[in-house]
Amino acid sequence: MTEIAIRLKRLPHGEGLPLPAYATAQAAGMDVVAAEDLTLAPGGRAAIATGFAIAIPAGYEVQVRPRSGLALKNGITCLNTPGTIDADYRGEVKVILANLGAEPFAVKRGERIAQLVPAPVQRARFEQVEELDDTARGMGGFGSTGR
Ligand SMILES: O=c1ccn([C@H]2C[C@H](O)[C@@H](COP(=O)(O)OP(=O)(O)OP(=O)(O)O)O2)c(=O)[nH]1
Ligand SMILES: [Mg+2]
Repeated sequence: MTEIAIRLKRLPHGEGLPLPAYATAQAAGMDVVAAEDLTLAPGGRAAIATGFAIAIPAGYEVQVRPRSGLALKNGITCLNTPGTIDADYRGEVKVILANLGAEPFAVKRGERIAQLVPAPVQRARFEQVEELDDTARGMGGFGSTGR
């Protein structure tokens, strides 16, 4: 298991909050807490402050993913999952939560709302051509192989 260092700048409204952290020895995601109180109405969405900004090393991204417990118990997910934090982004990291449940959901400052997963970035370039090579699948997709 490899580890990279990500520089983190605490913003004034994030003072006193814990850093994103792994909950268990082999956890893949670092739990991140909310820096504000906010209630999400059923069907509602909001960008929740985390109270920090980061500088991810070049060649990496950080994915923002939902927590399964909040999803299953409360219908709370990250609307844009997996959220993408670019290595050159210096603004506040935010978590875009959506409430797909039937009840209002109160986000509390300090509560773990999502998890951050750093990942290497594979970039590509498109090379426009006149013809593509043939394959057995061909144009089949969107359920072409059956249920
Ligand atoms: O869940 C997220 C997703 C994005 N961001 C920040 C970091 C990211 O680098 C930036 C842009 O995100 P993205 O590229 O997904 O959004 P966009 O709509 O394409 O915005 P932009 O035009 O700024 O790239 O917003 C977050 O803080 N949380
Ligand atoms: Mg973008």
